[in-house]
Amino acid sequence: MAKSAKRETPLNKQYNQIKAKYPGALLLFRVGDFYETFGEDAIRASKILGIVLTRRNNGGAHEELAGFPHHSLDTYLPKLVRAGERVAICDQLENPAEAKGIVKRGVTELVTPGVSYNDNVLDVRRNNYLAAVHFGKDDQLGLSLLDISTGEFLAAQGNAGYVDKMLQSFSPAEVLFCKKNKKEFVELFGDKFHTFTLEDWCFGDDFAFEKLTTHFRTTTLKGYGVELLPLGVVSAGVIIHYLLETEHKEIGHVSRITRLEEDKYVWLDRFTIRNLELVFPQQEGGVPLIQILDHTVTPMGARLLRKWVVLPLKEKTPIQERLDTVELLLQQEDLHEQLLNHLKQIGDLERLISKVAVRRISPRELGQLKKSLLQIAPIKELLGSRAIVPAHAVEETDIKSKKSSSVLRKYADQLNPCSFLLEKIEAELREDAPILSTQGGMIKSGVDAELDELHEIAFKGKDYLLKVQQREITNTGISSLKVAFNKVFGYYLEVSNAHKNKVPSNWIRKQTLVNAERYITPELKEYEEKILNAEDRIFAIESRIFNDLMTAATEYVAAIQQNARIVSVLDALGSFATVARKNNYVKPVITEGKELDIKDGRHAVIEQQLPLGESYVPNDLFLDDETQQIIIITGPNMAGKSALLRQTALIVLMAQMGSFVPASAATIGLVDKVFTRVGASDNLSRGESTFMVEMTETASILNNLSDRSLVLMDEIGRGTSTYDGVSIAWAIAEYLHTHPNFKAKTLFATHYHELNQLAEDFPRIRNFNVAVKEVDNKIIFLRKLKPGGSAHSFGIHVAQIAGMPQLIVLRASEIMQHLEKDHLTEKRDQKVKEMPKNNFQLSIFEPNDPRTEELKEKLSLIDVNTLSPIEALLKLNELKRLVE
Ligand SMILES: Nc1ncnc2c1ncn2[C@@H]1O[C@H](COP(=O)(O)OP(=O)(O)OP(=O)(O)O)[C@@H](O)[C@H]1O
Repeated sequence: MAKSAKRETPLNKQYNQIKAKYPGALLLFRVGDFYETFGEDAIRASKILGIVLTRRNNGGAHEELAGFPHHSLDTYLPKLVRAGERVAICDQLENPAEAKGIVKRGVTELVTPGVSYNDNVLDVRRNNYLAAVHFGKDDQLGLSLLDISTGEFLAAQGNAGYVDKMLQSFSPAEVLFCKKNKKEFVELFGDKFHTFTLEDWCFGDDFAFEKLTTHFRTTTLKGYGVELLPLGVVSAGVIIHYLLETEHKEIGHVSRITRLEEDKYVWLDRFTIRNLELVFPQQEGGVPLIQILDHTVTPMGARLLRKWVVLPLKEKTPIQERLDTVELLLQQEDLHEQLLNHLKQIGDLERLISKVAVRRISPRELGQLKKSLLQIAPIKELLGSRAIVPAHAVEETDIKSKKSSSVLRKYADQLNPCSFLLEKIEAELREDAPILSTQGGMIKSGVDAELDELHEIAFKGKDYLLKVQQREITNTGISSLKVAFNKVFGYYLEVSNAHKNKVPSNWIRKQTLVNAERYITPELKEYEEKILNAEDRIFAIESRIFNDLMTAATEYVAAIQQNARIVSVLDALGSFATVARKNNYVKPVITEGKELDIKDGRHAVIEQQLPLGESYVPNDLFLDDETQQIIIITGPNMAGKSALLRQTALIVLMAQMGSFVPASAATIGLVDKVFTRVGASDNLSRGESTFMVEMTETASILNNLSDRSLVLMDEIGRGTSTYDGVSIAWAIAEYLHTHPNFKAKTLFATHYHELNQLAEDFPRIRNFNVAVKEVDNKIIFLRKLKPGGSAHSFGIHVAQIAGMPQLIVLRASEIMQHLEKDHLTEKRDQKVKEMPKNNFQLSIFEPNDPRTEELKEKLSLIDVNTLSPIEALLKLNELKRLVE
């Protein structure tokens, strides 16, 4: 309400006070049955929600106003939050009927994009993270992530690259950081996030320690393994502070904080996450890997799988454990099927139990919790029974399944059927329990003697009223007489005007309508009181029993969270088994060695997208650190070089996620880092200063190598002129080969066939090409990787395919050959000057033809030194069109 209001009413005053407490938030102010918004808030709300904006006179000033009925909150709130609004919900804190003076109001929740329990805001298959970033000293940053809807709370610490990767992997819905770091944040992480800034004092060590220890009710954080992450701890403290500030005080389900261990997961630089399209497609309509791998049937499973995909493991044991279980499910199809049948009936256990912890679960949801929990015991039994390995298990396959069975036993052991809670809910909660806990109809009969008695009274009372109606119809002869109820008069007798004269004198007239009159009698009032009293008591008793049920469930928060974790793991592994069966994947052999040996590898995504009738051409690929560390792959555009690079990385990563892989066999020596660089023109659309970016990023790869790195270089250097490009690519390949400490396995796709020379000079560099066949001057793509380099000017081939006039193709070949003759000398300027005279007949113009001038001007503007072959071709084409 306008601050300029001259005569501030008590309601104005209350509104302004509350509004001032939540700067930047859109205030939904409960007035009667409506949530109202005023002024700027009203303008924004009406735009986002498409609701009517009205104006009213407020103490002499005009003010905008927009509102919606309170029961539509669940429909409108998500729309506001998704539009990036922070929404403060201000409720009436007392019953208006009992209020002395103005009704007490206060903000009961501040819903922000990153902090929400609302099912309409949340995506069931994705986590909704709130992140906090703390900028420390020495280029180190702290990061913490919380999904309040599931209770998952993580802390991490690292350099900007690491935090960027984590922000990309977890894609939080909202990011908090310190006001003073605004510029830095945007520079490092972009401006795509919904962000909120806090004051400097929230980012102190002591402040965080105090917030966290108070929340966890501990005196130290040692038990959580986060003591080595002081910056991560600061950001975690900021998150707890923010929750309290946004009125989220019931957060008991956030029961621990976990260290996101940098050294547990494969390091993927941000280009790799993007370029391999693990969870997001690069272009709209594209298919990310997750879409192929995700056949999960529970929300928890879907959320976990997403994490597994961006966080592949690098230790053998846990990977092997996942792979063995997938194998077991694949081999024992009936077990897999039975497991799936149970899993499918489990709802969002994780979010349901969080709602119990914050006491926001509805009666209907408690029923859903019960239904989900009912599946736990049978799953436990199923896994337990399969875990018993027959005594005659001596064959190798049996030994294998013995290993897996012990894994199943481990899962079975960790499941808690929560029988006591189940029995209690089963005994007390009605199957058709309603959504609201304020309406009654939640509790079964037989639970509480008084409740049953009251039900009886209420029921009988209503029955009695019907009898009164019948009796009075007979007594008065008014056939249309009826007993009805409204909030103002309670129960009454209604008589239409036609029968007014038949009304007995002892009835008391209460209301006159157009066609009828309404009366009450002492007898009606007596029953009314009985019924209403009974109903009030019923609601009170039902609420008490429901609350007790909720409290009983609270005791099981930890056990149910554990169940949810195991269920999500089983679901994710089951999903791997489903994909493996469906797409014919094979179990990879994971080794501590340095070999990467893939037989008939395929690209998991592209193979699913080929037009009907076409099949993906599989390829073998071998890399190690002794004989074949670097492969230079040449081949024309569209040959399939990028696909090969990506499929290799995908196979490695899928294996390390614990998934089977698209190949006929694969031995994967564990990889700990995957780097990708794609030549600048491939991501031109992002509008980055291409070549510079390309070079700084390449430099950062080279500075972060390890012995187990897998490096993908796709047309590196093509953002500059051919000569620079070749030289840079050459130098990079050489560096990777001769690095004193690390023999990073590298795939190098390039147009520059000059790089084939490297194989002659360096023992661990090998040339391969993606074969094409020329038939009748047309290129047929064979998609087969063959040993040896290729010596074509590929750009010119593509120009040919694209339908470029033959004359230009020939001329381009001529220029190319000339340039190639001596391309690595320092005399390149000289060479360009010595370019053989071209044979276009410029003299076709008349001396004064204006096109001669235009042609001259265009030619003089060309900087031959920086022209790539393709650009040269395009230029030539343009000039030729002018001539024609
Ligand atoms: N092994 C394969 N089997 C079938 N189709 C393939 C195969 N490899 C690639 N393709 C198809 O060919 C298309 C082009 O492949 P890709 O982008 O890898 O070529 P490229 O050599 O990297 O080309 P450029 O140099 O233009 O980037 C892919 O989109 C895919 O549809």
